[in-house]
Amino acid sequence: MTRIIVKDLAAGYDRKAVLHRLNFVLNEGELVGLIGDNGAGKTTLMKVLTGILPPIDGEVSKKNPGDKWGLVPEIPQLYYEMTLREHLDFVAMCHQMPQDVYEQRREALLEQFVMTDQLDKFPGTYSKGMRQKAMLICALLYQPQILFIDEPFVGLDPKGIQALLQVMETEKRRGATIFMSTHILDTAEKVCDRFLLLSRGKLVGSGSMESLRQKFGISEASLMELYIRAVEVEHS
Ligand SMILES: Nc1ncnc2c1ncn2[C@@H]1O[C@H](COP(=O)(O)OP(=O)(O)OP(=O)(O)O)[C@@H](O)[C@H]1O
Repeated sequence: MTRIIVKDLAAGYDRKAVLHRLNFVLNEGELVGLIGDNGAGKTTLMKVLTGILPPIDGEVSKKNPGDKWGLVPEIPQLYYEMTLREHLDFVAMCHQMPQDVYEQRREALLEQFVMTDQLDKFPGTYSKGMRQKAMLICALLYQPQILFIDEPFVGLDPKGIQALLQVMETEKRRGATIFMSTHILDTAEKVCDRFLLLSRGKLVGSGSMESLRQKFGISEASLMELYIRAVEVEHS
């Protein structure tokens, strides 16, 4: 089942487009990797899909407007006057989670991300990776149907990366749609079902590893090779 349909989308800043006529869909239960060079427009696209930035043209439609979504931004945004417990209490309250479900899920996520001992501390005392984990726990707590994650791997330690990959797999099996931007292509290649390849605000390729290999005529190519090829073809 399709969750999000993006049609002829243009978006940018001060009416100057940095994303140009994008067309794609995001389906239920799939993990889609957004790959693009610096400044390609990945964060901008995340902002448009989550309604933070209005499109200049085209549209983003959600098949089920009632779907809950979550965003983990590239730069963690936490309240420095609130402990992690207070953040999580607040998220659970906003999503009307039953207390027992909330506590059970909170404890499981804290354990998975090795953050149990940080629960009553303030994010100002956290390391960069801990802040990222706190954001992830906040977004994963209420099990959104659509999860947007902007560059999740940079800053996470190996156990954090493993925990995130495990949770993403579990959430996908539950039917969640995950849209993730990343520069860590060897990990993306292993875990994503499909990819959107973005260069200078344009989609230069999309599909599974297999379909991209077929499209660009390079069997056995890695995601990095496919991305480089897609950009060459587009800008040649
Ligand atoms: N607030 C803003 N105002 C004006 N231009 C912006 C703003 N934010 C981003 N841009 C521009 O939009 C373009 C896309 O930026 P964006 O942050 O979406 O890229 P990105 O693909 O996420 O890059 P990176 O991989 O470096 O994080 C860039 O040219 C950037 O300079």
